[in-house]
Amino acid sequence: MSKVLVCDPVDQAGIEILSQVAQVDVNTGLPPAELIRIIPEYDAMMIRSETRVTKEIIEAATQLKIIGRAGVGVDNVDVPAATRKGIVVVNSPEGNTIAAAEHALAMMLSLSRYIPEANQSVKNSQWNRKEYIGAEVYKKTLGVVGLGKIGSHVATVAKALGMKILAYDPFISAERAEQLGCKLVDLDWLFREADYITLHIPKTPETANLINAEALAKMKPTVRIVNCARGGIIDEDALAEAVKAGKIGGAALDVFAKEPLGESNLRALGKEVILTPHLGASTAEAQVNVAIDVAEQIRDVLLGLPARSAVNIPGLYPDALEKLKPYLQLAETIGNMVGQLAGGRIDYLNIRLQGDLAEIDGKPILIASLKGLLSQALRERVNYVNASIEAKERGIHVVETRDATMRDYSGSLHLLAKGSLGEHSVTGALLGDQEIRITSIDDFPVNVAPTQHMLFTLHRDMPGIIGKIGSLLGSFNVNIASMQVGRKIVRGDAVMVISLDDPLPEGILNEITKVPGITNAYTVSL
Ligand SMILES: NC(=O)c1ccc[n+]([C@@H]2O[C@H](COP(=O)([O-])OP(=O)(O)OC[C@H]3O[C@@H](n4cnc5c(N)ncnc54)[C@H](O)[C@@H]3O)[C@@H](O)[C@H]2O)c1
Ligand SMILES: O=C(O)CC[C@@H](O)C(=O)O
Repeated sequence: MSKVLVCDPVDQAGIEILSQVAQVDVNTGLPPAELIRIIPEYDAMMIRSETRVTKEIIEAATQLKIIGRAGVGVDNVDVPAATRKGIVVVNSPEGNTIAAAEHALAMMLSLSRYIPEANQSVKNSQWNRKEYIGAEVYKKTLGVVGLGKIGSHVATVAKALGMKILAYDPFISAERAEQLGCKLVDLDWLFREADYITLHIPKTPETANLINAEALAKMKPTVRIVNCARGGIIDEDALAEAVKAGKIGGAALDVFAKEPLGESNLRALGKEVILTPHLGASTAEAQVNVAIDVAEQIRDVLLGLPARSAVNIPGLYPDALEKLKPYLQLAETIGNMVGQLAGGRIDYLNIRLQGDLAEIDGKPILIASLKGLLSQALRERVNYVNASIEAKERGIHVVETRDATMRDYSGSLHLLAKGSLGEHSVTGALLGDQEIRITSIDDFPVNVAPTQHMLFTLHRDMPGIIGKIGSLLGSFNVNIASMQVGRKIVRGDAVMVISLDDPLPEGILNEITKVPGITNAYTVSL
């Protein structure tokens, strides 16, 4: 039975899903050395934001297949190290969107009305109404940095509060911003004009310290800044300095460069600053959502099914994935076949998406083809996560082409590989959207279902040749399940595809190539 290690507190709903397929060990707050010691036992890990899955932990893992992050940000996982090792990293991209957006909005309103400190003062037996004269957000300008899932929801709600919204997001179109009632502007404009700034971007090399002393100097002296995205996007010392010097109006932070927050100048500041301990996703609803979302993906991967929100393989929505699944199997199967026909050392692969397939996102099919191509060499070490990297490292030149006019089947896939056994191609299609059919080998038309053990011959189409091969196989006690010949012209070159009940015993291939008229013979095992 598979084993899953749950390293951070996650909702019971997730544990129950995992328990359907695995032994689940909940062991939170483990020090890194202990994680390194026990990780070889586990097939899957489930984390929130506390556990850091470092390169050292990933390197120590010998059977880990998946790391599930019950939340959005995967910056606490060394994703490149996981990818290199073929470990899928999944997250829950939408499970806590509303929770994080509402926390940002709550922070903005709390900042405006000094609610945390006013509350504390009443609890301390004071009644000081003059101290807490706030500001309205109505008709004020909110600058949203990052107009993704959370930023969009914040913008929509803030619009309903009567705010004017400016947005900065270099990856979003002006039309999308307009649909959300936002004006897309550059960052300097947003810094200059905003009364409130809310951050909803990932932490990347480009966004680290985005709000530094220089940026703060461009802002209104009354501006209030909210960060419920990631620590490290704001230079905390520069921010504390700016608040202290009255250069900005205040700030509300849920996330910090180092968590838990240690010694910090921010702690000494007054009612203008609100600090929460990374609570953006901490609602009952969000915790159930993310736990279920990630546990289901871990369960699926442990059962050999694809994950719907993997961050290191092409992300596909479940319905798209459902539609593509048979094509991924087709791609993997013919990738495997062409890899064996062209020989061990492949240096070129052309992937041609034909007919209806030419209209879709080809990336998953390309990856599945590479996985199949490399599967003889790498066996279970190659998967959807590392297939592209492995192909690149092996110097395989991969070319993707499309031909929408090729309509012999509604959609078909043609792979051509060049390797140590020469150049070979296989075309495959789906029958009734499910069953795989090989429709050509080296451009000779055939119509066969792939089977576990197959023999291919290239030969001269002439009387008696099929009989000779049949007798030869019979003399070695090899049973033929089915056989088909594909040819372009009568008595010209042809290909024979033979499905065998058993693997071809050693040495027979050599005997087959000695039969007059046979130019070459290959075996393929799937
Ligand atoms: N505080 C919490 O508990 C909590 C909870 C959930 C999410 N988050 C964090 O909130 C952030 C946003 O999450 P999301 O789900 O909206 O992500 P998202 O991917 O939907 O949106 C992020 C947006 O940022 C934009 N972006 C990327 N680089 C940018 C740059 N250099 N400048 C401006 N925009 C840039 C992207 O185009 C995208 O639209 C993430 O950092 C996530 O980890 C925090
Ligand atoms: O696990 C958490 O509570 C934080 C989650 C949040 O930071 C996220 O990126 O989804």
